[in-house]
Amino acid sequence: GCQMAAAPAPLAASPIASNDPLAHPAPGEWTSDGRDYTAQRYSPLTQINAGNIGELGLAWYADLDTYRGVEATPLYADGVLYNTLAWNITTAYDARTGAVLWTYDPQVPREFGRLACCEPVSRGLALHGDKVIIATLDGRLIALDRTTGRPIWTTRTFPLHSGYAYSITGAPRVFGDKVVVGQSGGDLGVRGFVSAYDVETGAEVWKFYLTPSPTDTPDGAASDPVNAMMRATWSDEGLWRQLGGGANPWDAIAYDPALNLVYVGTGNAVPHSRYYRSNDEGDNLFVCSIVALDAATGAYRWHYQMNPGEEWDWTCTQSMIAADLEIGGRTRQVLMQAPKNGFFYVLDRATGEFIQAGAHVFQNWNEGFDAHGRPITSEAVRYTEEPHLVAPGPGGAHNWFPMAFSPRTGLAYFPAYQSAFVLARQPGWTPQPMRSNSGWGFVSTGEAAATRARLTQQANALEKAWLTAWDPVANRIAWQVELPRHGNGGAMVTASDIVFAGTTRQTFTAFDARSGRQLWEYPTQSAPVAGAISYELDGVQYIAINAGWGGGAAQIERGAGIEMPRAPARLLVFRLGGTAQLPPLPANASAPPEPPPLRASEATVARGALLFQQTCAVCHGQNAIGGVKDLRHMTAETHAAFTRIVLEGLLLDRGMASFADILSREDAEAIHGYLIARANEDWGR
Ligand SMILES: O=C(O)c1cc(C(=O)O)c2c(n1)C(=O)C(=O)c1cc(C(=O)O)[nH]c1-2
Ligand SMILES: [Ca+2]
Repeated sequence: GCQMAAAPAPLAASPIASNDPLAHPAPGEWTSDGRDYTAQRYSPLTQINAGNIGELGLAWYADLDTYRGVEATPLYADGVLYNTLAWNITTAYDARTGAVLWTYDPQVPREFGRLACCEPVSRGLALHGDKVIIATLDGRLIALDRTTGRPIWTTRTFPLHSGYAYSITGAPRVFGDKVVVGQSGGDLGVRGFVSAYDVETGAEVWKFYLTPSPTDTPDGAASDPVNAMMRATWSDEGLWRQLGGGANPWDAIAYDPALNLVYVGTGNAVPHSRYYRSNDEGDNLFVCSIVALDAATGAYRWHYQMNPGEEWDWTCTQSMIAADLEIGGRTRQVLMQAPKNGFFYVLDRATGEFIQAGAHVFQNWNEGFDAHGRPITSEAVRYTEEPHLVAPGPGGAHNWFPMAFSPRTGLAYFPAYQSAFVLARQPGWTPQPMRSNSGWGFVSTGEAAATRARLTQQANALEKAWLTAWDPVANRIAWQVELPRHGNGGAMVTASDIVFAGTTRQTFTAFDARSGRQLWEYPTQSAPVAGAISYELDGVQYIAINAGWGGGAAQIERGAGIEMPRAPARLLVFRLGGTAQLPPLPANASAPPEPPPLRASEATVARGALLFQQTCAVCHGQNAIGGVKDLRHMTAETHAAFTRIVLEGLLLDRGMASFADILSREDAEAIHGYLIARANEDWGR
C-alpha cells in the first residue's frame, strides 16, 4: 500500500488546542487564511441573507495600483483589514472606512519575478498576537508589528544561490506557536521542503524535505528517518538528483490542533517527465501527496499519494479542509481535497486512510482504486514520443482557487475546470537551468503534427468551467453552475447558506449554497481570483474580496478571448446598503501598434520559437498569445530596445529581469524575430 509505511507513533496531545485564539476566532473575525484551523472558509455570520442580498452594495474600495494578479485572502481582526499584493506589498486598512493605516514594502528583488511560474503573486498572510507574518517571493519570512507595520524579525527560509529555483507564493500559516511555510519552483527545479519557525523569534524549529537527499547523505532534518523510504521510490540515475524532484508545497498547508498534525499538500515532480526524471520508474515519494507531520517535531506520521509517479504538473497543493462527517454509519474525522487531477478526495485525517474519491470532470488517467485506495493509473497517459491526450490539463481540474465547506449544507464549493492537453515526450531533451523544465514537447513534425492538431481540437472541445458543489458523503456532484471560462475565483460560504465567488464574467457573485441558484452579482471590472472573507464590525456584516485578475489561469485565458482588465486591481468591501461606486471603466485600449516588417529567416524564427517556449512562455503566454504582457503588441520603442530589455534588464522594475545568464545576443534576436513573425501573423485580424 502507499499510505502507511510504518505504524504511526501515538499522537501527542496538543498543548495549545484549547486556548489558541486562531483555533476559535470570534464569529466576526477572520484571523487566518481558512478562517480557523478547519480551513473551511465558512463564516458563521448571517446578517446578509437570501432575503436582503439585493441591498448588498459597495461600502468602500481601495485601488491596489497593480495590474498583476491579486490572489491573497485578506485577514480581519479588531477593526483592521490586512492585505498583501504581488511583490508582497502589505497594507493594513481601517476596515470601516478603507483608510490606510500602514503599508510595508519588503523590497523583493525583481529578479525573482523570473522564477515565479505564474506571476510574483502572494496568496496571503498570517496573524498572531501583535504580529502580521508575510512570506516573500525571495524566501524571507517577516513578522511585522500589527500596529505599525515595522519588521520585528526576519528569517531566510531558503539560501540564495542554492542552485535550486526557489521562490514563495503561498501564504505562511501560524499553527499554535509556530509559523509553517513551503515554497515554489517545481516547474523549474527545486527540492521541496516544509519548515516551521518559532512565531516569537523566527528561529527554525524543524525542516522536512519532501524528496530524497540527492547525494544519498543525511540532511540533518526531520525527514532523515524516512529518507530511505522516499529514496526506494526513485531510480538510481535520473535528473531528479540535479533538479531536486519537486514536491514543493506551494499553497495549502493545514493543521489539526487536537491531533497535533500538520498536513502538507505537495506539488508536482520535476522534471515533469518521469522518463527523464527517474528512468520511468517508481512512485517518487512525496510528489503530489498529502504528508502528515508531527507539529512539534516535524516527524513523519502518514502520507497519501494522489498520483504515484506524477508527471503532468498535477499538484496536490490545493485547499485541505477538515470536518467530521457521518460516512458509512460512523463519524469520520476527514480531510478533503480537490487536487489538479480531477478527483475529490476524502481521507481519514488521523491515519491517512483513503475513505473515498470521485471524479468531478472528464479524466482519462484513473482506472479505479485498489483495496488500499492506491489509484490504478492508465498506461495511456504516460509519456511517449507519440502525441496523446491527457485529461485534466496541467492547469488542473481545480487549482489553488480556495475551496470552502459548509457544515450546514455538508457541501464543498470550488471552481472546477474541465480540460485536456496533448502530451508528447521531447526526444533528446536536456534540462534548462532556471527555466521551465517539463520534458514535454510543444512541436511535432510530419504525421505526429497531424495527430497533435486533431487531439488539440479534441482537447479544446472538452473545455468547460463551473462553480461546483461536491457532496463528500455521497461522493458526487450536488450541483454545478456553468461559468464562461477557466480562472473563476475561490469560494467562501456563510451560515446564511450563501456561497460567494469571483467569476470570469468579471463579477463577484452570490449563489444559494443548497441549489446553486444565483442570488446577486456585482460587476468588478476584473475577474476576482482570490478567496473572499466576511467580518463583523459595529454590528454590520462585511464581505471583502480582492478583484485582481492574474496568475496562471490568466496567462492562458488572456489569449483565449478574455478581455484584459482595463481597471487596476482593487480590494472591494461590501455591506447591506453600501453606496460606494467604482469609477467608470477607462475607454477600450486602442488597436495594437503595427509590428515592424519581418526580416529574420525561417530558421531563425523557428529557433526563436523554441527559445521563447523554453524561456518566455511561462509569463508571456503559449505561442506569444496573452500573458502578463502581450508581446505581439510591442510599441516601436519597445522593439528598438528589445535586446537591451532581455539582456540588460532595462525593465527590471516591472519584473522583467535580464536573461543574459541563459540567452546570448543571437538567442535574444531570434526570439525577437519570432515575436515579429507572430505579430505579423496576427496583426489586423
Ligand atoms: O510547481 C510549482 O512550484 C508551482 C508553483 C506555482 C506558484 O507558486 O504559483 C504554481 C504551480 N506550480 C502550478 O502548477 C500552477 O498551476 C499554478 C497556478 C498558479 C497561480 O498562481 O495561478 N500558481 C501555480
Ligand atoms: Ca507546478
